[in-house]
Amino acid sequence: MRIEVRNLSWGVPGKTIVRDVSLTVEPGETVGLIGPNGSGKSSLLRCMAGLRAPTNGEVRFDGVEITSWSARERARRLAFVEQTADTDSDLRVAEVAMLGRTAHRSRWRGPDAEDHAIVAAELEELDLTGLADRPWKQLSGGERQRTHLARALAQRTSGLLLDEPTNHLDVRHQLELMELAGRTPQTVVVALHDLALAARYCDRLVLMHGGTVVANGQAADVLTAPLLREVFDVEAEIGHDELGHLAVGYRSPVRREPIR
Ligand SMILES: Nc1ncnc2c1ncn2[C@@H]1O[C@H](COP(=O)(O)OP(=O)(O)OP(=O)(O)O)[C@@H](O)[C@H]1O
Repeated sequence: MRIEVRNLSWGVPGKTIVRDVSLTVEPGETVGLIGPNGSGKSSLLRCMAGLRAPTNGEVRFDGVEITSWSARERARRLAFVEQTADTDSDLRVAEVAMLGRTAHRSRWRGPDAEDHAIVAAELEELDLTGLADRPWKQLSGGERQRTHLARALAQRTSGLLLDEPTNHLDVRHQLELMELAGRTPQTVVVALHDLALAARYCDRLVLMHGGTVVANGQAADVLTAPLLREVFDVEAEIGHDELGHLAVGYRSPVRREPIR
């Protein structure tokens, strides 16, 4: 799926939060959305998912404006895992993942063998098979995050939006998730705070600052010391680790005037 964002702005009365963003994500591409707290990443993702109506501009999937579909039709094309994804606390892990199949069946039909097979496959992919019957309320933060990812993958969409999907995950699960995001044929947009992880697994990085896109390109072109100083207020050193992956070292925050 090609995702196109054209001149998109969104805000609340008196405040523009996303400002004139244009962005194209090619079919199968994995794009990392990076930027400081409050730069507009989640707001942009919510607009791209059709959960926020832009005040200006539009979002298109494969050339079709997303407002021409119902929420159910959109859910067959695009899955979204929000930063603070929560769920009905009485459900078990496999039942949460099964929610991903909702848009694919009629309201009156229960899950069939194919739905169960898909959910089992995605639980396996997310290392959750042993937790399938565990109640949601007993899960750790990382297990909840992986369960929501399994739900999104069970949706079997051609587009996937992920808002900080690794923030609760241990190192192994972070690497596994990002490898999955990189190798899936799905078109993926993933908001990340870990710049080295973003550089390693994303085909391209989009850097946001103050609600707008300030850089869009290969990791080596986006993660530069001057840009990181300007946008994140840090002195960074960009190099490569022993495995050849781009590495970002931080000296210290740029000095500010002391606060009295
Ligand atoms: N409904 C809203 N009403 C008022 N302000 C909002 C609303 N939604 C978001 N904001 C503000 O818009 C700005 C951008 O928020 P957003 O969550 O998109 O940033 P972000 O880049 O995802 O941040 P983070 O890295 O902290 O998750 C923030 O200052 C936030 O407080």
